[in-house]
Amino acid sequence: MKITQAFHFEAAHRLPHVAETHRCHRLHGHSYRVELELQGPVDPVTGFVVDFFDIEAAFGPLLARLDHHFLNEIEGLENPTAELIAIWIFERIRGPLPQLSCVKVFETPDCWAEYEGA
Ligand SMILES: Nc1nc2c(c(=O)[nH]1)N=C([C@H](O)[C@H](O)COP(=O)(O)OP(=O)(O)OP(=O)(O)O)CN2
Ligand SMILES: [Zn+2]
Repeated sequence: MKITQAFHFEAAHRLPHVAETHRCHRLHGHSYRVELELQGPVDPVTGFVVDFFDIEAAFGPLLARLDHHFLNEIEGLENPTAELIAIWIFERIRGPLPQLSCVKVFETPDCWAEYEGA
């Protein structure tokens, strides 16, 4: 069984490794959406794979590090592309949520990166 919980954060960033003529080289912001997908058996008593409240509690501290921050200043996010944000989240949330199977990071409703741990 797969379950997914979505979160949102607002943040500024710039992409330092694209050409100066690329518009994303300049400081700008996004309303990001993050989806955490977890996979595992359904507990026969609770009926849960993992309680959504527990996912929220586990992701809360990371979300606080991202929300209303300048992503480039966060250690490990010096080049904050959607791809690298997805990896950054996956590597930090897999410990507290071992059933994690995929992290999706949406920069816009039409553009996202997804990471399954490899
Ligand atoms: N593979 C990737 N490509 C791009 C990334 C990325 O993370 N991975 N990021 C960007 C910029 O962050 C850029 O800001 C993307 O957002 P935006 O300019 O808003 O893109 P839109 O197509 O939605 O812009 P419109 O103004 O709506 O046309 C670029 N590439
Ligand atoms: Zn951007």
